[in-house]
Amino acid sequence: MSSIIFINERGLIIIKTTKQIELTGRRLGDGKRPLICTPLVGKTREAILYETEKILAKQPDLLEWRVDFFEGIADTCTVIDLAKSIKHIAKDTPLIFTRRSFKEGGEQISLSESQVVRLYSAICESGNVDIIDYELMNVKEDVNHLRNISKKHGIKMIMSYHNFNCTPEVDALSEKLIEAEHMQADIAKIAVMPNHLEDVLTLLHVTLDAKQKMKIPVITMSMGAYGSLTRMFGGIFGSAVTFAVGENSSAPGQVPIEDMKTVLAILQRVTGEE
Ligand SMILES: O=C1C[C@@](O)(C(=O)O)C[C@@H](O)[C@@H]1O
Repeated sequence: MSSIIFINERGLIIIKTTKQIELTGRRLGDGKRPLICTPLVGKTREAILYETEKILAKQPDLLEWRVDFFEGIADTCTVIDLAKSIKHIAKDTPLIFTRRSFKEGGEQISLSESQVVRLYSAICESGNVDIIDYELMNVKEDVNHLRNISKKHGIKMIMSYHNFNCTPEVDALSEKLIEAEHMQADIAKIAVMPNHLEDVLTLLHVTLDAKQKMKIPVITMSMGAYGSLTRMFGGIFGSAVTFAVGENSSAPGQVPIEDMKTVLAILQRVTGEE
């Protein structure tokens, strides 16, 4: 699918985001604005279910369970059971399952990487999540294994890259997205830290380029204070999802979902996308 570019009645150039995220049998959103994803970062079952209830009242498009924050992560049955409870509360709001690795800005956990892969496999088999997110930098056999197992169970896969220190050059960032596509990701994601305003432009440039050249949807963002610009405006450049705070933040620069909705509504109005 390619982008459609046209000029609306007010003379504004509209570049439609045509690459929407698709779950099995369901396309998410209308492609006119990025989906809003809110993270769940509670440490206990009670905290996570409370967070889920509170956040759902604010109507996000997606939920991300950051399981690396969960103190019960080492017990696969407990994780599967909790995913089932979250899904029960979330109903039609799709659930992303993410163990963010410590190396890429996540919490320190007690599991070895092979145990993490087994946990992801079990959660795919359970069918209690809609999408998994696994880092591209992991051992290729593990990435491929999870790609195969997720596909087998009708679960979509995000392959991601995070850099909490800096923003690599345009080519290096583009390569990450292309690598994800080559490895058969359903969605490619990058999250990087800007050290200058120019880094924000780098991220947006890479995003627009990917929107025009790649076949799969991409999710991109800069983090921190400057990066929050990309969280609000990244959809115009081609990011399919923006992460916002429902109850608690999972990364620097995330803005509250209420503010995000206001900004996206204004953007839709001024770009003629209503
Ligand atoms: O990868 C991402 C993006 C993110 O790091 C952010 O910057 O919003 C937040 C994480 O929870 C998520 O897994």
